[in-house]
Amino acid sequence: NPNYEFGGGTYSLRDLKDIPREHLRLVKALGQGAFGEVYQGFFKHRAGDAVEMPVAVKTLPELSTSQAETDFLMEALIMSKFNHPNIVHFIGVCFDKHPRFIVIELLAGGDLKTFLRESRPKPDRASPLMMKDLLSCIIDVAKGCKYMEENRFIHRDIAARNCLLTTKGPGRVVKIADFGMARDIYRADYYRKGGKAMLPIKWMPPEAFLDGIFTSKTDVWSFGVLMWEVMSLGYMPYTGCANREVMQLVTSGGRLEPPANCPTQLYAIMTQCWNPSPDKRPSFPLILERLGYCMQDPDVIKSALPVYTKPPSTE
Ligand SMILES: CN1CCN(c2ccc(C(=O)Nc3n[nH]c4c3C=[N+](C(=O)[C@H](O)c3ccccc3)C4)cc2)CC1
Repeated sequence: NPNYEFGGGTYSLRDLKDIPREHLRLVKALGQGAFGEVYQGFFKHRAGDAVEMPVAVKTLPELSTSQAETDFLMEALIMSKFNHPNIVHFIGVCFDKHPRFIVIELLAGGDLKTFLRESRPKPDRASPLMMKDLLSCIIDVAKGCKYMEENRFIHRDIAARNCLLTTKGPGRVVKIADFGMARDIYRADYYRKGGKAMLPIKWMPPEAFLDGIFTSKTDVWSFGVLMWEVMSLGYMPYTGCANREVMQLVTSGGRLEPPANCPTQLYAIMTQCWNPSPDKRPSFPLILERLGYCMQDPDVIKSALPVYTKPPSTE
């Protein structure tokens, strides 16, 4: 039964809120998680309650190795210690028998990368998003990252694919929702998971993929790539490049180009996040301050998103 250190305390399975299985009702699959399925469901605080809360339920398949069991528990332990509006809220676990469940707040808008790609301008309809929508998504993630930095938690996999939206519509809030990479490192065996091939090289700074050095400045670099993902409306960074080509490019000073119509003030923050020396990268409080200025800057807010351009025939 693994222990988890956070904020000066040590935690284990018995510290997690246990949910009686009869208080849960699974309705439909939401998507394929790294373990098993993620379901949408409902949770009653007491079996007789009329009111039930919509939740997401992560499941661990019955035929899982003990390693997968421990990983699943560790992910729950990690999520359970966070308390921030831009980090997915942990509700509880059903670990009394198989299938094991982790119950999490439901974020009904899906992941940020899919949302961005769905929001691209189409031949018959301009993008429904404005610059302020994109900036708001970026600021939400920065707030979550600032909280993790304050708690000396290194995420190691900040990327649009790992963020979820409360809704696709206006008023959407973006939350950091996947802690699988931090969990694997915590168990100090991500090489078990297939080594370098599994690493998010395109989101990693040189000192991480060359020397395995991870600090909050690693998350700052990844956050810069997430900014690029948002401003490009969900493009894959370094399109067409293989991981080793990206490592070559980045170590020799190459960087992502500014996305179409990206305001210079925003691209400036990205390039500061991609400083080759970690200690010269801004902290998340400073990033948030600069993003705040952008949100107040009419030249940034009023600048239009790209209009539809026919993709090259090769695509
Ligand atoms: C038309 N569209 C189709 C897609 N649709 C969705 C698609 C997926 C979801 C979804 O997975 N929501 C989640 N809420 N809470 C958690 C979720 C996942 N969690 C996890 O822990 C997952 O592992 C996870 C984590 C980060 C990113 C993805 C998945 C916790 C919601 C709506 C909206 C309507």
